[in-house]
Amino acid sequence: MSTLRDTFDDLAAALRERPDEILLEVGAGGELLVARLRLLVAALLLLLPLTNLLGGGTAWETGAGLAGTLTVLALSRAWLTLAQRKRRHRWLPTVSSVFDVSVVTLVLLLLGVDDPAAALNSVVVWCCYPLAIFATALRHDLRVTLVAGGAAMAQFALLWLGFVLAADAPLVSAAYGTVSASSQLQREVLLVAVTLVTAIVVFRAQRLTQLSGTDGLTGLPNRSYLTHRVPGLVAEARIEGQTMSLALIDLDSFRLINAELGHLAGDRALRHAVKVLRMELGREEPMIRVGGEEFVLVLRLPIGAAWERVEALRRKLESQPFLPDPDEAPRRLTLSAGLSSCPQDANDLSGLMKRADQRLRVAKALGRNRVVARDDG
Ligand SMILES: Nc1nc2c(ncn2[C@@H]2O[C@H](COP(=O)(O)OP(=O)(O)OP(=O)(O)O)[C@@H](O)[C@H]2O)c(=O)[nH]1
Repeated sequence: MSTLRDTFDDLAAALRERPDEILLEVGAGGELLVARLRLLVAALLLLLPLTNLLGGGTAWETGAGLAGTLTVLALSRAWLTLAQRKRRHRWLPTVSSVFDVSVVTLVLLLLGVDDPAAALNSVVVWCCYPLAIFATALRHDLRVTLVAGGAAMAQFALLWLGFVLAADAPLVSAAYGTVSASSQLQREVLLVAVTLVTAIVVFRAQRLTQLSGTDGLTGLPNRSYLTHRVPGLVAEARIEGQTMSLALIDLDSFRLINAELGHLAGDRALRHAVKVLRMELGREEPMIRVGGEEFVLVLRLPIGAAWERVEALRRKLESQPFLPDPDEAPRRLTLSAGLSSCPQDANDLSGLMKRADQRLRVAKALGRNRVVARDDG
């Protein structure tokens, strides 16, 4: 049974991990969702100066409230524009989360100008801190949650310190009561608790996302990555006028490996092949397991350079035989691959897959252990 200490150890390990492609993609979708929600909330905030005016507030108060909410609305629109350029800005989730927390602090600060007890004892505005921290869960990144939680704790503590030091008497107000050290500390403790709970929710969601998008045998992204992420990569390349290539790779005569060595050794052979290929690939070259012994490789290269890349992988695998058991003879593994490129062959994933599959069949028909990138073989 895992203990609390194991959970913290797992959290610490997750903090050191670089988020994988699937998590970055899910996080970018979450950022976009938060940006849309933020814009909606900012638009609703415009009602506040109006209700203030109808409730008998002064023109100055209404004007200041209107200026503040219009500024938040404009900034929220800017965040949305940035979030729509999915994953272009790696810093966006962290900075926008700190922005959300800082808006809460700013509103508390404005409340405190007239009545410092309102800034420190207001429940409604303070509750927006936990909301902002909880919204970081949609970014699927532990670091973002911890930074936002830390920012909320630090900013609220500074606010408290600032108002208490500036006052020459205990802070009391008719509407908000007395400011006491214990109630402020309780709020800090609650912020710690919300940050911790959110961090654990993020951690579990990260694990689930990784499991659902990862192939259990090889640890590679699975078909769901192909259907969810690769169309976006193809579209990005098209918009930016770049060429990208897709390789459909199939291990040769794998049925024989299973028949001769057994299914378990076949599994190990598969893992060996993936390990050899992965060692040669960079972070920007995702390899996806799309079927039993079939993989897709996405390369941001024109077809000629992609052919050279996959040809080098083919030679590497051929040169590193699989050792079924220490006392058994090494077994040579080979691959065949068909390549296609965007925009020359097709402009979408299904077109690229179709073309690459046709060329893969040609590679198999020509005797296997080869890479085909053109229709004339
Ligand atoms: N051990 C093991 N075998 C698998 C796995 N997935 C698929 N296979 C086997 O891979 C083999 C694929 O066979 P085929 O697609 O017919 O082709 P092949 O024998 O590889 O021959 P070519 O593709 O024509 O070179 C089948 O025997 C599958 O059972 C797996 O996860 N583990």
